Amino acid sequence: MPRVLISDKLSPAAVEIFRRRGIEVDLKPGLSPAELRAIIAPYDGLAVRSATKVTRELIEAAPNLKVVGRAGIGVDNVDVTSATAHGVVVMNTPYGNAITTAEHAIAMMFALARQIPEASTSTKAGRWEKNRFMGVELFGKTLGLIGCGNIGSIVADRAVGLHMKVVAYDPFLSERRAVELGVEKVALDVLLERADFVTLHTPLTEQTRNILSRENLARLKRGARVINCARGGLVDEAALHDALTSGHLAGAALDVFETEPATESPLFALENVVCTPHLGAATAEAQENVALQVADQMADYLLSGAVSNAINMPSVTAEEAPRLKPYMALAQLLGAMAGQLTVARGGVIRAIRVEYEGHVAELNRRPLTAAALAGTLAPLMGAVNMVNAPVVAKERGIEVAETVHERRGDYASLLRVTMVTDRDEKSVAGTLVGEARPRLVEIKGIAVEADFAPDMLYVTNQDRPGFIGRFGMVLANAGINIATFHLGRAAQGGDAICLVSLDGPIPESVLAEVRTLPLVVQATPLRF
Ligand SMILES: NC(=O)C1=CN([C@@H]2O[C@H](COP(=O)(O)OP(=O)(O)OC[C@H]3O[C@@H](n4cnc5c(N)ncnc54)[C@H](O)[C@@H]3O)[C@@H](O)[C@H]2O)C=CC1
Ligand SMILES: O=C(O)CCC(=O)C(=O)O
Repeated sequence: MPRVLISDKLSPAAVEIFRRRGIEVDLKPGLSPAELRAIIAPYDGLAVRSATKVTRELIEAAPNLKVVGRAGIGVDNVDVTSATAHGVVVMNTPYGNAITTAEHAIAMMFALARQIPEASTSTKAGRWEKNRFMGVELFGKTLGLIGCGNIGSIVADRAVGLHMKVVAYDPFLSERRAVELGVEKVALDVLLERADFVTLHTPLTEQTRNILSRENLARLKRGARVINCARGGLVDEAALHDALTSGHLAGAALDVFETEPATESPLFALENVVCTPHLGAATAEAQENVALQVADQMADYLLSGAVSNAINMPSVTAEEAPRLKPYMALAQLLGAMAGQLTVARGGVIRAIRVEYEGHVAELNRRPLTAAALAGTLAPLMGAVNMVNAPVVAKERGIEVAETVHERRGDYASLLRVTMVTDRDEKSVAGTLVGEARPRLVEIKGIAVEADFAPDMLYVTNQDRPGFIGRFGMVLANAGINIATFHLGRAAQGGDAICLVSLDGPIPESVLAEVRTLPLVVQATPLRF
């Protein structure tokens, strides 16, 4: 039974989902990094919100970890690079809290426009300062959206409903989508010149860090107001402070800060600054949504291999997963065979080709190619799986090619994996028997039919009489039982191959003896 640890405060709905789906779950919010590292080892899954920092150290202390689920959108508290390198899938819940966060941005805009927090404090203090709090209308004002993805689009929709004019800066926003949303796509400079309110809705990346820099804040209209419900670090806080105290900006509303928890900041002293403690996603509805979603996604992955909303792996839907699973096993086995043959031969890997023919070509091929890559690279590089295999191949400069053949051959589905080195090419092909059982059907273009077994021996020889008898005798004299025996040849008297499955690993001394037999070209033990 897979085990999941929930290390942040998640809605109880998550615990219920995990339990209902047959996953053992422990709820331990509030642990220190050291405490978490000390207990993480047995867990297959880790569900977090934003308090837990999923660092390289934590991932290294978690040998069983297969998936990290972030109940939320931003994954900046997860070291995705380390997770990928260790073959751990990282998932988020991209939509569950989007409406709630957009509503918070709109609420912040109203709070700023009408100085609601200050007015409330003053009124509760018994001061009836009717003349102090003169606001501005939102109607007819220009809202500048920096980032127009899920949340930005919802903010745009609500702002259009308020009869605001919305301009958006987002390099990935298409003109068509902008028209659909009723927003005008503009360059950042134009947005800064025109906006009465600016609201940020991008992730924090190298490109977006300090997107509202001192220089860009200075470009804003005098009297403009800034709202940040995305990430601290998008706005230069010191420059914002200066722009507010100089009177250049009329106000700012901040839900997120460069350093969190933000317990002190010069901005807190300013009347025209509204602050909330990273509450963008904090509604009962959003927290229930993200908890349910993350638990279901993690359970799907741990129980069936279905992948949704992964940051570092291609998606596999719950419907696809059962059909893909046996093909993934086939791809991984073919890759493992090609990889082991390549290791035996030596050489520098230049490319890995994965070819698809028949029904399998119509399936979601990205996870299949990833599984084939994992199979090929694992014998060479150790801890490689579907998650990190594409990255490992890229880092090693190995070209990965996927080919789909229109032709229909002898098999309803055929998958071929070829490894190209600076010395030669090694290809193996296989199919599924009964849509479920992986079967090898070709090695180096030579037809040979065999099931995969944990221990196999692959021999290439010259196709002349005498080999089979001598080979059988060497194994028999060593007390080694042959479970299955498969032969193939390119042409009469030409290159021949022999693949046997054994009941256990072949001892080195016996392998050495096989290699010295007349007609034998090469003998390679294989493990699956
Ligand atoms: N305050 C809170 O509690 C919450 C904050 N967030 C933050 O909101 C952010 C946005 O969330 P979503 O809209 O769901 O993400 P999203 O991925 O749907 O949208 C982000 C948009 O930013 C755009 N973008 C990327 N780089 C850009 C650049 N250099 N300049 C301008 N635009 C750029 C992208 O094209 C995309 O359209 C998240 O990354 C997260 O950091 C999300 C949920 C809750
Ligand atoms: O879980 C939270 O409260 C933070 C939400 C958030 O920032 C996100 O989903 O990116």
